Amino acid sequence: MNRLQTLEAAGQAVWLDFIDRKFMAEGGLKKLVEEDGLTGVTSNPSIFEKAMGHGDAYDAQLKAEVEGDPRTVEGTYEALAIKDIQDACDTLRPVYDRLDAKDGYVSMEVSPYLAMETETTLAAAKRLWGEVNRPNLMIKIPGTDPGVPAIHDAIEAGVNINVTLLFSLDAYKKVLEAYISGLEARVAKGEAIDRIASVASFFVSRIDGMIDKKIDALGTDEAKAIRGKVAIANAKLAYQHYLEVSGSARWRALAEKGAQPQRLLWASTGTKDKAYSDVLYVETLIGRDTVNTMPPATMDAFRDHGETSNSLVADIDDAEKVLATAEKLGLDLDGVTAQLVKDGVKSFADAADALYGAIAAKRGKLLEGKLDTIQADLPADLDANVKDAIEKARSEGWARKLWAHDASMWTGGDEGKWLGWLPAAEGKQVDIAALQSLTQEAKKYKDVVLLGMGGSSLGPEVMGLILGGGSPRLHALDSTDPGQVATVADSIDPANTLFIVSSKSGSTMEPELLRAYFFARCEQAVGEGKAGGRFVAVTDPGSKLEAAAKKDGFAHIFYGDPTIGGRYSVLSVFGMVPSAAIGIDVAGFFDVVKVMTHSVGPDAPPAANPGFELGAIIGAAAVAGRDKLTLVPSPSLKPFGSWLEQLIAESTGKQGKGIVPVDLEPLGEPADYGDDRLFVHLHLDGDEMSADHAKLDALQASGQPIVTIKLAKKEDIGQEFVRWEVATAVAGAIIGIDPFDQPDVEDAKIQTRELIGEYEKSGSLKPETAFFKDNDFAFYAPAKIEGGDAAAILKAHLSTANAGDYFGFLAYIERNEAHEAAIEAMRVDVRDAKTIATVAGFGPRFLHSTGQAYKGGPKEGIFLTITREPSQDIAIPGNRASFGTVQLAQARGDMDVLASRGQRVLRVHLKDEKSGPEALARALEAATKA
Ligand SMILES: O=P(O)(O)OC[C@H]1O[C@](O)(CO)[C@@H](O)[C@@H]1O
Repeated sequence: MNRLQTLEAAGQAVWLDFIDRKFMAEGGLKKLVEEDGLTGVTSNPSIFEKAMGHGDAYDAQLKAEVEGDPRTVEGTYEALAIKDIQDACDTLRPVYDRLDAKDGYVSMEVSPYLAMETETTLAAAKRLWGEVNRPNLMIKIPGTDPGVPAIHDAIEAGVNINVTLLFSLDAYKKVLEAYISGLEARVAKGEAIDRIASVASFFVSRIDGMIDKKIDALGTDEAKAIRGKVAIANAKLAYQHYLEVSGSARWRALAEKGAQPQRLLWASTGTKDKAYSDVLYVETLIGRDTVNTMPPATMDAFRDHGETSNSLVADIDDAEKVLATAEKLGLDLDGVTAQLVKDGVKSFADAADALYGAIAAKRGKLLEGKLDTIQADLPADLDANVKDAIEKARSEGWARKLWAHDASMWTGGDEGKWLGWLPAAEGKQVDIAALQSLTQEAKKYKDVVLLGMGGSSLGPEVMGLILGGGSPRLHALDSTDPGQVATVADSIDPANTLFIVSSKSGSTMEPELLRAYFFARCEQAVGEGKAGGRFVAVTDPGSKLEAAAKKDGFAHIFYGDPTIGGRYSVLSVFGMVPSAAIGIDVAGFFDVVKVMTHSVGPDAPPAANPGFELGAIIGAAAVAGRDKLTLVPSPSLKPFGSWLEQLIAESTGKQGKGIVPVDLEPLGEPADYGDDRLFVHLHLDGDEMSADHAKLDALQASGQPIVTIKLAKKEDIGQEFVRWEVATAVAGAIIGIDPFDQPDVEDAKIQTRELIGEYEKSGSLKPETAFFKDNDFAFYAPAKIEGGDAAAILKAHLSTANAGDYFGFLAYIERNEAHEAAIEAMRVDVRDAKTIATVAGFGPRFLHSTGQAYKGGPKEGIFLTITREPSQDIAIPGNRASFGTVQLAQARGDMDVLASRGQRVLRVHLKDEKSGPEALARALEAATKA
């Protein structure tokens, strides 16, 4: 009989507080069972972190897991842990059988993140019990206040329970009561109790760890006399309570029915203070019906030189005196044990973060090719800020908060009510079968015209431009520009077109006007009363659009989720209905998207969570003044920026803070940039862009921060929707704003409505006076800008630019290639002359997108609003105002609000629609070169 076996003879079971796949594969556990009489195993998140986070023992199973249908990070962890626990259970099974279920148990802990939640803890306990499916399993539940009812219910449900994280006598008493009442509840239902086992794990050494520090601080002889004794005294008194309850009539009634005692288990029995014997917390706590779970080193030490005696019931008076002295000295054992519960919960959560982080990182590598990658090359100061942001997010559990709809990571307002986009990213908002049938139905059309603004048009446009291309063709129309409306109207045959009217609120002005126009055209083409069958509405329930669609007999109405804001709606019906209509395989699309959704889950700690990694970078960069998020997409991914701009700008640009997205600005040389930029390069494998890569290398060498996101195939773009939505929500938390409201766009809408309202009454817009006119232009501004010609006025406007400012072209003209090219050239002129970022938007499209940040974001904007005399205008059925008038009113309303927000504004009105843009480009070139 070796020394460890003498413990068994004294009535104490020896368990191992350790698990490791390699150790088990090499027969280590079996050897302990056979040679030392080991009768149980305990695990916890720290133990699994040590096992799985290092080495390669788990890699083969991890690979197999990832190659199948990749699960969440937690799902992957559980698959690995369950295999170990099952193997350990099987190794201990002969013990369990021999002792007739009195011992031979292996413990597995529920997620430590649930330690303060009753219902989820109970559900997790039952789920793991079913999944491990071994009678000699014990589920570990913390003995916290919320854990106690879960323990009762789990026992009642017939689940073996190891109560963990017990420090105080009071908590132990509650736990023992929960066990007994759980058994009684079973008896009351006529259920067996003889094979239900439980242990109550009292953590020993951690108490001394904290109390001894206080003793050392006091430094008196009286204090020193109880050094290293408080934890043991506390445990001894807990055992006294156990003995008392075991002798009670209540317990005897259960024992007669075969109930097993809930044994006290001494945990945390490795000696931390080198001044003490390495078997202190074993030798002093030996008694009948107890368990000591030991780390391997303590077990080795006891096997070597441990002494067994009946120590647990010895010197109880002394134990009481020790605790009395502790109280007299004000060591506050209650406070210490309460703190230890908190620390224990936190340290297991920290261990789980490390464990899940290690798994997420390995999983991410194994998913290469299936999961878009991200790499950040950041200057040291920004890198340090990003690391701080990630650590803050980790220690405050933001990933879990996000998925639990806990607004405390933002402003603590109503953010939690706006997170419907998370389940939508798993495909839960859409009805795939309905979308598939729409795909079939839409095959008979040549064109699909989508009428919507912002979130209701930008996502589908990206889908169409990157993943579409077949038949029918998608035309996303998000403008009141008469030229642009005419271009779409002229390129389709209304009889052969499916119209999708898309508006979450159902009351946005532009889609309402466009619906009136195209419905009338369609009726003209197919006959009165027949147009409705060619129209589909996408809207939130109860909207004005829903009512109109019903009245006009639309073919379908697809309903959105009101807990999803427009810019987060691409993976809901707003993105997916138009996608399905143009033949995109939505089910296949979500299979790809879900790989990312499962990688950004509550269980993926920020450092290994692709959404949080990016969010921390863009948020920390913005706070540090690098608030111009400059996109560098590879050619096939160029359309993505329009969607991303809205998401970032509308979400973060408010209260004078936020991120200004810079899209479609050609890449320049290091000297063209200030230190307000963060470059994000989106790269699709196979796209040729060596010239841009050389420029990016030069930028990186010059100290600019570069983030590179890589996609293996264009279908993977769906993953970027998810990554950026999470990243934006996280950046919002770092910046300190609510990323789900858009307070400033409303004001421009009000101004516009007022102007149009007046027009509807009077037939003209409110008069305005240009402060300067020539043959090509008329200039308007809140205050006259001095200058003898257009170039001089533009130069004066530009001269207000300081480092960190940005210049915006707000073009209320048709969005076409020629105009895009002209504006691009003007942007480069301004950027290179002033070393500031430039942005551009076509109106009114950008009003429902970046417009929020221009108004509400950083006061760094210098704007040039461009309007023109339309060469052709289009009347809107039922309205006095034409599209051209509406657009002009929008430009004026927008400019007024920008000015009222303290941004610098100037409007140039082009007299000739055709020659105007070029004339403006010339004047601007002169202004920048002069
Ligand atoms: O889908 P709706 O309600 O028509 O809104 C369109 C867009 O307008 C905005 O409300 C901004 O004006 C965006 O947030 C939104 O995506």
